[in-house]
Amino acid sequence: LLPILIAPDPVLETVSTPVDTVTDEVRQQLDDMLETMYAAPGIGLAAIQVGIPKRMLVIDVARDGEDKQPLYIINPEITWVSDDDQLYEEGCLSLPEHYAEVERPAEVKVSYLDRNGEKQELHAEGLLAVCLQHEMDHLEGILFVDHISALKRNMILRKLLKQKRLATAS
Ligand SMILES: O=C(O)C[C@@H](Cc1ccccc1)[C@H](O)SCc1ccccc1
Ligand SMILES: [Zn+2]
Repeated sequence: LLPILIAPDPVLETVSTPVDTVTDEVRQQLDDMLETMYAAPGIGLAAIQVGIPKRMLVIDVARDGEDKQPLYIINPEITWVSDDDQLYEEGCLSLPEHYAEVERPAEVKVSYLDRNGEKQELHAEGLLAVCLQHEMDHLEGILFVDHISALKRNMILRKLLKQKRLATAS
């Protein structure tokens, strides 16, 4: 399992670098990310959240008990967004126990490389669309709290910083 960085952390603000070649090392990193995500538990994880500044992420929105269908997404690019938006109360493994309503396009089309380095196109809606956009924000160093009021964002980051200081002090 890989340690998940907790905000506030300047590393989480990194703009991640594209993956040149999908090597066995990249595939191993994706597998480690997926295992870490399931254990959290979460339904998505971006590489920067475990300190790897590469434009790649894993997602599995299957609920417990359903058969897992992991997505390995490398160098994703949004190619279309719907006109209508949807509101969703988002969380983040890097901001544990904090949630806020975020408005995003209801549907997106994304082109990306899969774990074999093959070009893929995905049309996402519902929770998958929310998660995909949330993870792709991470690749730009953007957290879901960057979409809410500065007041609420600062309150959340101040609380997390206090908890981090307590954790290291104890
Ligand atoms: O930290 C992350 O990026 C993973 C998030 C992804 C996510 C956030 C908001 C909405 C959808 C996905 C974690 O999975 S947060 C835990 C979670 C689990 C189920 C549904 C929503 C959030
Ligand atoms: Zn997140």
